[in-house]
Amino acid sequence: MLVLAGPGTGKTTTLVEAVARRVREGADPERLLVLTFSRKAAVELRDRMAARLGGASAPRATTFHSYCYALVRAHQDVDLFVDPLRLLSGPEQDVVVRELLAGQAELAREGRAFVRWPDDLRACLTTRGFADEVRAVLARSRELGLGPRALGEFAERTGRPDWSAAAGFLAEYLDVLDAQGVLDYAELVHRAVLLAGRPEVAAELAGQYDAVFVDEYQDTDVAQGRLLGALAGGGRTLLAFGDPDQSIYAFRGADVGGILRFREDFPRADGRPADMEVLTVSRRSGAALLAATRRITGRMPLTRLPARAVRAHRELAAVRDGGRVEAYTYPTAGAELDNVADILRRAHLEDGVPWREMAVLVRAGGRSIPGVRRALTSAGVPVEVDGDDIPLRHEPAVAPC
Ligand SMILES: Nc1ncnc2c1ncn2[C@@H]1O[C@H](COP(=O)(O)OP(=O)(O)OP(=O)(O)O)[C@@H](O)[C@H]1O
Repeated sequence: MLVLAGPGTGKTTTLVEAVARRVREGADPERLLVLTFSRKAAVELRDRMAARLGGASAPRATTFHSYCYALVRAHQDVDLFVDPLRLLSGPEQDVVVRELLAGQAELAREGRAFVRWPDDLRACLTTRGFADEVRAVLARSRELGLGPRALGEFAERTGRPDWSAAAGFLAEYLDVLDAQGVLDYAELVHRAVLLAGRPEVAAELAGQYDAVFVDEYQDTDVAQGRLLGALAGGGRTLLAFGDPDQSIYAFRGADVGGILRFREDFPRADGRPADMEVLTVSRRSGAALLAATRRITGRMPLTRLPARAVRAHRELAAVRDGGRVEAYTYPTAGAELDNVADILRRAHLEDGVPWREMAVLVRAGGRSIPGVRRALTSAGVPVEVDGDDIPLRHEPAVAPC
């Protein structure tokens, strides 16, 4: 079943209650699995299930990556790999990619390059922006299940010499990871999906859980969707919660098509499309705020879900009045930041709003947060930045003085 759940509609509560009901009706908590995306969300789910059910009867709530790690580790060849596999963090992967690209730039200068980047790209091989692009291509390829050869063939068919070079790069990159006994996140899920394709592992996965619950389904990528198919496809009990309007991770491979196709990808045991329910009451936002969001979502097309469900999902009922939305435009980014700081300070000093009840949301964390933090701090507004949102290089603890 797919549950469409807008912000503040009680998604987490519903998920926890659905789990609690199963446990109350006699399900073995060890045969229930709750999957989510971030570690923070997994911890919150674990806490809320433990509070509701008592620690001993709460099922496992884990991230996709953590689940994949356990699976890959459990099937690791013990003779070949004595040490546990190590996962590369994002910044570590960045270093590996940049070192390899720098090495390739040098080989190209010496005329010994075996990865042939197109001429117009060669000059930017050692830039940060290019390394970021290459990392994205590597990750998307693995999420789509493409190895170096398949990526190379695809590049040839589509006439993309840059992707063809990326295929060569992928081969070299994977060799280096193998030699070091490490995996990156995309590779980890890819390996888990490959494992799930083996008949004996597929049988093990299919028999492991009686019910699987997935939070934030709109954030799944193609590889994670495949893994779920192995774990809970074929009409077994799978309850997925999501909101296609909150799909914001396309840049890192999330595929909103996953939630739009869910009912066909995970049909009921009788072959009909999966059931769908909609949570229709927003417990958090006032009516005025919901009216504003409705005007925005009303312009967003969503073609593959039944129109009635989409309407119910986007026209949430409010449990209270109020909420206010104001939009401002400024001539420069600096003027914008000064005014944001001013609005927050006034709210605190003149209206007595506690700092902890204020939030500033930005579009691209890595680029915007350092400037926002500087501007607010120098205006006397205390700032706490969510650790997950700062690239390691901007952490005060590691940034050069
Ligand atoms: N059926 C309900 N009746 C009354 N209150 C509810 C109900 N479901 C949830 N709530 C309350 O609404 C608030 C938001 O619930 P919850 O945290 O489950 O929402 P959510 O949809 O998971 O939020 P998010 O948008 O952050 O994912 C909580 O205070 C919760 O207690």
